[in-house]
Amino acid sequence: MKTTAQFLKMKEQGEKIVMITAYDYPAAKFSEAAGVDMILVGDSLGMVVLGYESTMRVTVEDMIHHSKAVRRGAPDTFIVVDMPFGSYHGDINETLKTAVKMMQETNANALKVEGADEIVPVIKKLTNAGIPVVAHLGLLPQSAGVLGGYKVQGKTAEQAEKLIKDALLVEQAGACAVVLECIPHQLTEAVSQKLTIPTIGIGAGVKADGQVLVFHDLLQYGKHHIPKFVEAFARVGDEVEKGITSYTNAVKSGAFPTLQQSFTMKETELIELYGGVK
Ligand SMILES: Nc1nc(=O)c2c([nH]1)NC[C@@H]1CN(c3ccc(C(=O)N[C@@H](CCC(=O)O)C(=O)O)cc3)CN21
Ligand SMILES: CC(C)C(=O)C(=O)O
Ligand SMILES: [Mg+2]
Repeated sequence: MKTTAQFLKMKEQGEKIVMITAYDYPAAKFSEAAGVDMILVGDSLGMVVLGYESTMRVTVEDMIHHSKAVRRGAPDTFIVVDMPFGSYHGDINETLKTAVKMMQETNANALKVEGADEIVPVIKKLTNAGIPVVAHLGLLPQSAGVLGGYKVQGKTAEQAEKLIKDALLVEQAGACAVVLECIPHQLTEAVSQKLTIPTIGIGAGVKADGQVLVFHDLLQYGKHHIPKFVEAFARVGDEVEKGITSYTNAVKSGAFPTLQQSFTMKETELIELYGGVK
């Protein structure tokens, strides 16, 4: 398993960091086998796995439940778990308690929190308690209601300046990496140059030190809205649809199962059972 020190070194040497989200055992297993550097158990699971229209309804227990499955599937991969909406904005000691519980129950390697400003003390508190923290700037899905939707951030000089300041603040607070979501590629380049810790981009252009995409987006698995910054690296959803339709038709028509997929009793046993009369 890679460490935060190795991620720093990868940045120094210009080696890209690959991150993918995963929410269950098979996805984690596939991701580890493919050699990704980091897995994010994102609260996006609320949308792509649980069918909510936003990440707002995801709970700490949801995150723990899915993260445990991911850890079982990827025992040797660095796992980051999102702290969900509302779980790190109250009393700081309560936040630490929640964070400790998430780390202990999931055996994750780091937690991720969205924002700067009032989140900087959270990053400090968790880091001082020995919990590696990944920061998240730019488009903050947990604040979509306040931002007015899933919109690109940092497009004006003023916003860009604020984001650069925030990035330096979260680094100073002790963050081990920072996710940059939906910002102009030029801003990503500036932030990545200014920071020592790695930047992981999503919809942030090629200049980030690493990239992250949602599992269900890059594999086109599901019927959800796919953001513009996604490339389809496979079309798993089409295969799933074909497979389930074929299965349905085969059962209805009696084509499945055949003798090959059935278990057979020996003739001698049948004779004993029916006394020679069938
Ligand atoms: N499936 C999925 N993929 C994600 O990347 C993702 C989630 N869900 N849920 C949590 C957040 C929300 N994210 C999103 C969701 C939608 C857009 C989106 O539709 N953006 C517009 C651009 C809007 C603009 O031009 O300002 C787009 O068309 O891509 C962006 C990020 C990223 N995260
Ligand atoms: C979009 C990524 C960075 C995320 O936070 C998630 O998947 O929840
Ligand atoms: Mg998230």
